[in-house]
Amino acid sequence: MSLTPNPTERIARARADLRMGVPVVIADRKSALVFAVETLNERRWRHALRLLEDPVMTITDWRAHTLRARVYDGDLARVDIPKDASIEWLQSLADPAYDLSSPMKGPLKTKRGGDTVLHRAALKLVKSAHLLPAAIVIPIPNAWTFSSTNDLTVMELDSLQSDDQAPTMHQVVQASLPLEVSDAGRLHVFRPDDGGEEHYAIEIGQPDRSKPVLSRLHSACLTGDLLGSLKCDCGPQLRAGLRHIGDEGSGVLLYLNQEGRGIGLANKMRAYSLQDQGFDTVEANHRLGFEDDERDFRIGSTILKSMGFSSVRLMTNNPAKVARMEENGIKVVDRVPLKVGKNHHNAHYLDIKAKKSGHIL
Ligand SMILES: Nc1nc2c(ncn2[C@@H]2O[C@H](COP(=O)(O)OP(=O)(O)OP(=O)(O)O)[C@@H](O)[C@H]2O)c(=O)[nH]1
Ligand SMILES: [Zn+2]
Repeated sequence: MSLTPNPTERIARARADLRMGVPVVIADRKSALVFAVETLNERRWRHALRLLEDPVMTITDWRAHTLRARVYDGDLARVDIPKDASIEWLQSLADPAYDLSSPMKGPLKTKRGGDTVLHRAALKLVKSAHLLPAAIVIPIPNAWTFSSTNDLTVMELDSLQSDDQAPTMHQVVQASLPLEVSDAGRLHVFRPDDGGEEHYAIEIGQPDRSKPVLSRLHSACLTGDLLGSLKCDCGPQLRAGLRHIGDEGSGVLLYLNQEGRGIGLANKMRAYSLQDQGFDTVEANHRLGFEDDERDFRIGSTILKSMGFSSVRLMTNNPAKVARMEENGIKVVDRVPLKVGKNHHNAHYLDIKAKKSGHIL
């Protein structure tokens, strides 16, 4: 038995490092030092430039299109970093907040040919840390020596590529929680084994495990759920979901910590700032370099299965939630529409979700 972190734990550690501005190492036949652009700091960056050669900045194809940079690598582009590049310049490539104040960033030279596997892994890692999807990737000769000399977290490329299953989770605790909609509430806390965010199941009454359970799969929205934001319909949907379950006497509301459709609150606020400039909810995500939806709905089915359920009546207007549930072993016998909370601030947002993301109005 060893005390050494396993590959999943190394990835969790790498996410925390990147969020603090500490670079990490990805090891393979060729290896790379990886910085998240959003958290670059002067001291480390100058040091890295002295030590190393040929750094590139990797961005997603979405961000590259916005910056009018040529994309030769499918879903990503590798931008050459000029020798005199400042951190401000690098961050202005990553962050659309600077698109209006410093529009002249280019022309950007992007690499073509060669291996992009480390770059793809670096982007995935930075995204999973809820940072802007932009990474500096610098080739290094010997990953294990380099990381131990500099005391950096190192992980094998394979472990980053093979984490495509839904995270496994365990229940930490459950306790009764009387709610306005029902006295018979219970809150269950689930903790993923990969160091990710905890998720919650609010069970009401005593749902029969052998029958389809009335269920709502809800993604966290601090602004809507808690603050009563009128920009979305989340708050009213949360409350209506709970009310329906309370009225029926039993069911489960899953509250998944996937703020901002999985990009985190800071990035959602960046998206809101772009929406203030006239971009819609999907365009804003793309300008930031994200897909329009980065959530993993398999988490919901994993929790339901672990609670002993195998089929649901799912309250949602989003067909993707139904599809992902079914793919991951939960039968959706009925989709129950949840149309509440429309107002003049969110009418356009709901319209775009229907037009571009396939939501059912
Ligand atoms: N990136 C981004 N996320 C948003 C925006 N508005 C709301 N959200 C997030 O969108 C998610 C909405 O979650 P849900 O209401 O569960 O899901 P849904 O896809 O709308 O589907 P149903 O409500 O089930 O019909 C939450 O994570 C919100 O934080 C936005 O403009 N940009
Ligand atoms: Zn919302």
